[in-house]
Amino acid sequence: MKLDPFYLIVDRAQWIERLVPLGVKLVQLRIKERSDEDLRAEIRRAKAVCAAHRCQLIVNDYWQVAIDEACDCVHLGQEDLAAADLGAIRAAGLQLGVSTHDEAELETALAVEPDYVALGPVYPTILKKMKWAPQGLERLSAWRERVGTLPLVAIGGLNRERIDGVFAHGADSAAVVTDITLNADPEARTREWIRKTAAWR
Ligand SMILES: Cc1ncc(COP(=O)(O)OP(=O)(O)O)c(N)n1
Ligand SMILES: Cc1nc(C(=O)O)sc1CCOP(=O)(O)O
Ligand SMILES: [Mg+2]
Repeated sequence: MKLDPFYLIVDRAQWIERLVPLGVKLVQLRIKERSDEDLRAEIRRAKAVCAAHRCQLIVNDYWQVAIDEACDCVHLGQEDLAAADLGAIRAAGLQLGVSTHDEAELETALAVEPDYVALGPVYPTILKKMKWAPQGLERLSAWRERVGTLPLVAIGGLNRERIDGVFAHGADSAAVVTDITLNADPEARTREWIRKTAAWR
């Protein structure tokens, strides 16, 4: 799986409609606590925009809905993975990304032969409470060694000043939420991310 170096993560299709037309090529729809009906409607909207702009859409958590809605890729954390039907995911032809936060989780992730592995939080994040201390860049280099040629995503506390560092330490893609969604000018910051990640595209 080839991942764009700029991996945008958002919590609603409206963000995708707003930012993907600017040139984003990889986006995750990370929706929490919405009804099944809303979730499906959001995925359909996101799919339409992504198809129109040749952007890869990754659905977080909801693998069954992703299958039903004929999506291409899901992202699962370790708890999601434990509850998921991997056979069904593979039979539907979905690609699979898996979160990791420590060695044991990396072993679990590698055992399911994912299409990419994410390591986080590389830096402190304000998006969600994490039970892991920030991993740091050296840990990212260690993960690079461990995953071989498998695409590696860095996530957690990334901002424009931290982009070069994660690529220098082995990441293939840098995932970001709040540096864009909480920015006073999300469009301008998105363009900046596209520009700053161009060297790894
Ligand atoms: C690219 C990427 N990496 C990690 C995560 C986190 O997944 P998870 O641990 O399942 O936590 P939630 O995002 O579901 O709260 C992710 N979503 N994307
Ligand atoms: C959703 C998520 N998962 C993480 C992990 O480490 O698995 S860190 C994270 C939050 C990323 O948001 P921001 O770019 O605003 O820090
Ligand atoms: Mg999850």
